[in-house]
Amino acid sequence: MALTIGIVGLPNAGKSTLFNALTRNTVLAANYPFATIEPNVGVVGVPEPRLATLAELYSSERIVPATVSFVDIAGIVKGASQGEGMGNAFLANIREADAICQVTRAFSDDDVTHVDGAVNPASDIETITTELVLADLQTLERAIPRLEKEARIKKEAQPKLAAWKEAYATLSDGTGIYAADLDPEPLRELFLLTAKPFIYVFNCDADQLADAALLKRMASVVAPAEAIFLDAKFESELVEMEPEEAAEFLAEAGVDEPGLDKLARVGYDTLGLQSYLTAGPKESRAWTIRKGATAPEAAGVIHTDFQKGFIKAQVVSFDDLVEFGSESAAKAAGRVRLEGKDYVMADGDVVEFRSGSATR
Ligand SMILES: Nc1ncnc2c1ncn2[C@@H]1O[C@H](COP(=O)(O)OP(=O)(O)OP(=O)(O)O)[C@@H](O)[C@H]1O
Ligand SMILES: [Mg+2]
Repeated sequence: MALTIGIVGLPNAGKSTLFNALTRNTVLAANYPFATIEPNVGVVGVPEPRLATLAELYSSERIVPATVSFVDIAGIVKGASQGEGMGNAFLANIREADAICQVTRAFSDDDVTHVDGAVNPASDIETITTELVLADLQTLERAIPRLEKEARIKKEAQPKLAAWKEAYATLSDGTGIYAADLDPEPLRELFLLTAKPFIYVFNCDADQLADAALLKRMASVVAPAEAIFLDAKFESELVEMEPEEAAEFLAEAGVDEPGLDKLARVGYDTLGLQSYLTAGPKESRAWTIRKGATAPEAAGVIHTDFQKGFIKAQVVSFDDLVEFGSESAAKAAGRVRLEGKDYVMADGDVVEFRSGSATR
């Protein structure tokens, strides 16, 4: 499952700085608006501390984490739908993303221009949301006449047309599709931006991160969606350091978890995802599945043949494996189970699939 998250926000909000931190990359992040023109795409391993333990237990040659792709695009400004700034055509680069990460500037630094003259997270979020709503309205304005023509000849197209018109009315009121909880199915082919789940990142400075009351106020702006507070500049410096040095640096700053790990975790939660693990002498690996996925569906993430030929899944929980110290000890203690095709996967299951075509 290739998971993709598109990063949006005003120019100079810190999107590329966050992207660099996430992907350990070095795309241009600069203190002037529209530093980014062409999109940047980076693939990131999802932090999964259990993999190192598994690799030790199984003497695995390598560790393969689950991955998420991030797409960093140009900044959106007020009036983008009418061609202001870089316009909004570049939003096409994130139309197929699974989720949108909106980066909002909270940090104050006079050297970094704010396109609207003042730092105001709530108003910035409104600007971006409005521009995404307007972009979706433009998509529907182009699509509805075509479907109307089709629906005149083909009666089966009428329910879809009704759904598209309802989406248009909702967006016209200024509400996004996901926020309005509309049925996404008839809208899927339109790739509407506001139909995607949103994750909000507030790009703060160190003082703000220590101000609990401020963070609470900002979280309330986006609730019930999740808010993540991090200092993108600090995070981008952190990833350059050796692990011990980084841990020291984090402790000094009073931060218990790097913002990036939190972003991956919240991203997974928002999208209703979890991971399961496989382990052997070759590799210890994490795989991404939807919460509630059954064993055959989980097998299908490795290979569609494993899903088709699914027979059984040998499952042991990561915690049991650690408690007993090895798979054979866990087996002797009766903690290794054989599960059938109706088994619903639990987070952290360590699995070996038995299938008609092969075993993994
Ligand atoms: N938390 C922070 N504190 C202070 N400065 C920051 C912080 N995060 C980013 N910056 C600085 O803000 C400036 C803009 O950052 P960046 O280029 O990442 O923005 P952007 O959103 O990608 O902008 P654009 O849309 O123009 O590409 C950079 O100089 C960067 O170093
Ligand atoms: Mg940029």
